[in-house]
Amino acid sequence: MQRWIRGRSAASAARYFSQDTIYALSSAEGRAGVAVVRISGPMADTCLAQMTTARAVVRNIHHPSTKEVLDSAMAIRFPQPKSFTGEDIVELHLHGSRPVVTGVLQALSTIPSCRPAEPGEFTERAFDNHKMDLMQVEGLADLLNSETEAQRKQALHQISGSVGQVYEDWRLTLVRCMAHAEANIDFGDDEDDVTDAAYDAVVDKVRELHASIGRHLADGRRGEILRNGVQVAILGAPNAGKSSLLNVLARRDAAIVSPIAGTTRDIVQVPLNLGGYPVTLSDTAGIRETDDVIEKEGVQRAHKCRAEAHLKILVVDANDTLDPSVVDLVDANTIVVLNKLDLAANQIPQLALQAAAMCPISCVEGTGVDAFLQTLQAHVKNLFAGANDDAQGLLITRERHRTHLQDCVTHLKSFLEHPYESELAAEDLRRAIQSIGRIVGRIDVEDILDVLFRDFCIGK
Ligand SMILES: Nc1nc2c(ncn2[C@@H]2O[C@H](COP(=O)(O)OP(=O)(O)OP(=O)(O)O)[C@@H](O)[C@H]2O)c(=O)[nH]1
Ligand SMILES: [K+]
Ligand SMILES: [Mg+2]
Repeated sequence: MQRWIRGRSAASAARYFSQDTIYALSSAEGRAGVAVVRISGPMADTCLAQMTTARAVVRNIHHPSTKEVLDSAMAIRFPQPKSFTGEDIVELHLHGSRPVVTGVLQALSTIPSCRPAEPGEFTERAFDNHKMDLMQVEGLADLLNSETEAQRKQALHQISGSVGQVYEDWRLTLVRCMAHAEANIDFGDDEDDVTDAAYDAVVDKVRELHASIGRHLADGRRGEILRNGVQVAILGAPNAGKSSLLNVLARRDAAIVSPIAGTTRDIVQVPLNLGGYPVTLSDTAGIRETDDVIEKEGVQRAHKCRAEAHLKILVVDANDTLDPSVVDLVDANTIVVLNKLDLAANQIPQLALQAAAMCPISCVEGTGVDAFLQTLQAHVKNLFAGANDDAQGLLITRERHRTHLQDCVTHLKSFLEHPYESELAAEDLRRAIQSIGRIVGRIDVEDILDVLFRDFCIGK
């Protein structure tokens, strides 16, 4: 298949036919124990033959024309079609020094029709050769960006193809249903055909699928939250110790702490890994009535942050009387932290709040911090409870998937409103099929890939 490589200007595009053999450093830049140079394409084996002599796995790599020895390396062949890209692949495991890698890459550039790979181009070839569907490519992007264990697990699950398989099964079911609906258009002039039992079964099938996808959508957005991180807002009255708490959890002076009420105005964010789950902590301005325009803006931002948070921490000075406006902030997703325990005269005040938990601590002395962290971690984990309830552990990881699934449900609903009006019914199913096809990348795939590969590094 000759196809322009995406994003190329017309002038330079001629060099970028996909029958080129591409190469790149696939391991991290810079000094390392081993550097892996990956070569993919029809010339991969030729490259190896031109740059080595011996048959052994470990061999000298030399320049194809000058014959200068560049390194002693391990060479591994992955013949097509079972390789990552579906093409012949050769991997050279070199000594990880910059001059070695540069020398080998330069030597490869002298072999005809070999050129450096573009970012994500190996993956792009894997996609083109049907080695991966769009969801798997997205999963790989997620894996490369993952920062915690739970994110890695979710990404690997998507790469495994099992999620895409469920969508593909749904799509094929709908394709079969549509074939029935279309048969009704062609032959369904007399009443008997239209209402035959086989078609009733099709309608039942669509009703079933409509319910399944609806259940799938009601996942509390757990997959998306895991991918993007759990948003935790630290809220409270001025001087309660919100910034102090942020700093204790971050183990660094991320936010300014001072005895002046109204110190924090901007949202200060710190990423945390809590038991494998990604969390973003947001410190906010102390909530109070104020005439200071800047502080007012800070308070507004605090309210916005609270509205967007998945979990909230309300910091209360254990020695203050509770402000009613602060009490209003507490709900079942709020953990109340009673701070400045070191100043409280030996007794923890009992607050009648409908909070998820109550944790007495002292940010200055560090007492109660570990217990609070455990409570917070348990509540974060709880957000994902039941994530593996359904057989496939199927979670929606991107807004894009959700939008197309919602479209699909809309078309199925429309179908179910007039299943026996053949033409309308067939059209509804056709649209439902298209919506699912968009998720796995059967249509409109180029734009999505363009955006995705922008996040990939060269060599992947
Ligand atoms: N004794 C004692 N003082 C504390 C404790 N935590 C915070 N403080 C002090 O309380 C004051 C206010 O702390 P901050 O962390 O700035 O409070 P804040 O809630 O972020 O305040 P604003 O940003 O102004 O809303 C500072 O002087 C802190 O040193 C504590 O556990 N014990
Ligand atoms: K303060
Ligand atoms: Mg503060």
